[in-house]
Amino acid sequence: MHTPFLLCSTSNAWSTASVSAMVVLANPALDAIPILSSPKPCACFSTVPVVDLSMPGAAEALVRACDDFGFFKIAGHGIPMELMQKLEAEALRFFHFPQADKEKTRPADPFGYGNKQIGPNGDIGWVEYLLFAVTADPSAYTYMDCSFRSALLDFMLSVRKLAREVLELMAEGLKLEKREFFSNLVLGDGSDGIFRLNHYPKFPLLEKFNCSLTGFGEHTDPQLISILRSNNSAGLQISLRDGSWVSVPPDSESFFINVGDTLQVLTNGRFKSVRHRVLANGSKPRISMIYFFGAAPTEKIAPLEELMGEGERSKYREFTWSEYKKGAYKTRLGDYR
Ligand SMILES: C=C1C[C@]23C[C@@]1(O)CC[C@H]2[C@@]12CC[C@H](O)[C@@](C)(C(=O)O1)[C@H]2[C@@H]3C(=O)O
Ligand SMILES: O=C(O)CCC(=O)C(=O)O
Ligand SMILES: [Fe+2]
Repeated sequence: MHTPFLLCSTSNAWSTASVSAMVVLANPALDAIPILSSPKPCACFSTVPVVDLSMPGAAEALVRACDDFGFFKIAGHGIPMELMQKLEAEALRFFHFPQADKEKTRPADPFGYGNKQIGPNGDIGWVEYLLFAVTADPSAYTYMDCSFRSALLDFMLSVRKLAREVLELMAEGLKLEKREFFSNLVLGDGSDGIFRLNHYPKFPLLEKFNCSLTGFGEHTDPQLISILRSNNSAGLQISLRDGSWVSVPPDSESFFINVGDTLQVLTNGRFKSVRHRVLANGSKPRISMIYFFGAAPTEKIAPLEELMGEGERSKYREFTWSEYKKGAYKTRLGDYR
């Protein structure tokens, strides 16, 4: 199933056709967007597991959350709120530039500014974004002004430290011989980090029609883990093991961790990468910042023997991160890999 763009609740008096007309009139370029009716009302995931890094037992709690949901929230991370707010303010300043100016920066290919088009295969969402390759080469960020760049780099540095802590606790919880195994894999030289700023703008008309838009269609993240921080605007949903969707209450002071496909493979399917999506209700803009931690392109990814029980067979064949990423980027949101 491909990315639905406009989702309307059952109680909506508008027919799909008239809603479609509304969207098409608003923007003829969106003509070909598939429209799905009636997303089921979504329960609130009020029991999202919280791992407090400053508490004893964090390693075990973290592994339990990965087993149960492939998703959890981090508290007690020590990253100052000002750092997050600074980047949020800089990002909003950028996203409020005139459209023509934003488009002049650098079109997403995949890195740069993108608007509504996600990835290379025709997916569309109610989102604009900036996508960055994490690199020590400062020329990668030259289209941003100095204060934006410095807010971005400070934030990324803190999130890298957080990732190290989380990944080492995870290795400890899994009783890996080498506590640094995961952190070395995605924080070492040549590792493939991606950073993303997503802005889901307001769309006040939506409330009137009891509709929501697909901001970012359902998918799993291909990397090892992703670390996400958003403002206090709702929208993120995850899929539970029974296939039901739940809304994650936003929490601008915490970070959320997604288990990605690579970690699923390394644990031979014990941890499952979490399917997630963003539905925008249009009443309040959502802004999110996500760091995706990928291995170096030539790194071989296969189930870790020390995590396999006696007689347990490998569920995945070995591939390099570069091979997997290439394959993943041929898929569309909503596809199963
Ligand atoms: C539709 C797509 C967008 C994506 C590349 C892909 O073909 C499938 C994976 C998508 C994803 C999801 C997580 C990250 O946001 C992302 C940058 C990534 O590494 O994989 C995106 C890709 C993208 O936006 O280019
Ligand atoms: O913006 C969000 O909250 C999540 C976006 C996401 O899943 C992604 O960019 O991969
Ligand atoms: Fe994602």
